[in-house]
Amino acid sequence: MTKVIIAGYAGKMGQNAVKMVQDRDDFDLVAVYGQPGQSSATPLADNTKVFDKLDDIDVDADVWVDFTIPATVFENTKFAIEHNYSPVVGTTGLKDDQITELQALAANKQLGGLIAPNFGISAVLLMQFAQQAAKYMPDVEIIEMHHDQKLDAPSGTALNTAKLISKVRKPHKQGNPDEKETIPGVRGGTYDGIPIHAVRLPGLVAHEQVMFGSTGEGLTIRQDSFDRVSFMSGVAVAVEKISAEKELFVGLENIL
Ligand SMILES: NC(=O)C1=CN([C@@H]2O[C@H](COP(=O)(O)OP(=O)(O)OC[C@H]3O[C@@H](n4cnc5c(N)ncnc54)[C@H](OP(=O)(O)O)[C@@H]3O)[C@@H](O)[C@H]2O)C=CC1
Ligand SMILES: O=C(O)C1=N[C@H](C(=O)O)C[C@H](O)C1
Repeated sequence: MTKVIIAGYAGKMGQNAVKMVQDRDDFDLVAVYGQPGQSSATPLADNTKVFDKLDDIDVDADVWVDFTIPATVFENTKFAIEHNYSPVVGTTGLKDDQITELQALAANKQLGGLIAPNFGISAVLLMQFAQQAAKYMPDVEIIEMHHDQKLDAPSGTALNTAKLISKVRKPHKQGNPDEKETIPGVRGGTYDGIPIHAVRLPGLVAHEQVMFGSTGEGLTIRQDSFDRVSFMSGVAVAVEKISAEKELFVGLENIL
């Protein structure tokens, strides 16, 4: 039986994770963590403890699932590692230096963990395909589209896509060097020269399009998460497998 804590249990992803864990006979939801006064839309089992202060969490558990907010994810993940809970982190917003620090902490304890910018298989494949395409088609722009309640921009997935592309793309300047924005920001933000555009609209869930252009041809790779349930098989695999690992990985593909 894998004993699980879910942080951010009352949120959109947290609620899906609560349901997924409760539906599995081999997972036990021993505790949830959220803001004071919150409650779960999915009724919790009697043995599930509810915490609203990080330092009060004292339960025996194997895995810490985190779907909170960018401002708190580093502190939560550090707490999880220090308490020997294998972190399975979906929350976005961790900086590179924070990830390095968390990886060192986990390595020191030989504790398995996963930070996944996206738990959906369509997004994992999109990132891999985009990385492959960028070797041959270095002119690329990323458009990510999300619901209008999202706190961070660009999305963790778009940023990770740009990082993966940047690892394989030869030093490259794209577009017209004399280009001027007549409306500031109209060409998006850039990561290593790769433009990223973030769209926020009600009705959207999570979507990404990577567009490549070359002389006389183009390639568009797109993925759509129409429902948050699409992330849950990835979270389930991570919860299942992560305790057997000995390091903190970034990217679901590392444990599939
Ligand atoms: N990796 C992946 O596949 C995916 C990742 N995400 C990421 O997961 C995160 C959560 O997304 P989503 O569920 O949509 O967001 P929500 O805003 O719906 O949920 C976040 C939850 O965390 C709670 N929270 C806020 N501060 C704290 C805190 N200090 N301690 C504990 N809980 C806290 C919020 O409470 P309150 O509302 O009261 O502030 C809320 O219940 C985001 O970073 C998002 O980008 C989302 C989808 C997929
Ligand atoms: O906030 C979301 O909704 C999502 N966040 C993650 C991200 O920032 O990439 C994953 C997915 O895009 C949904």
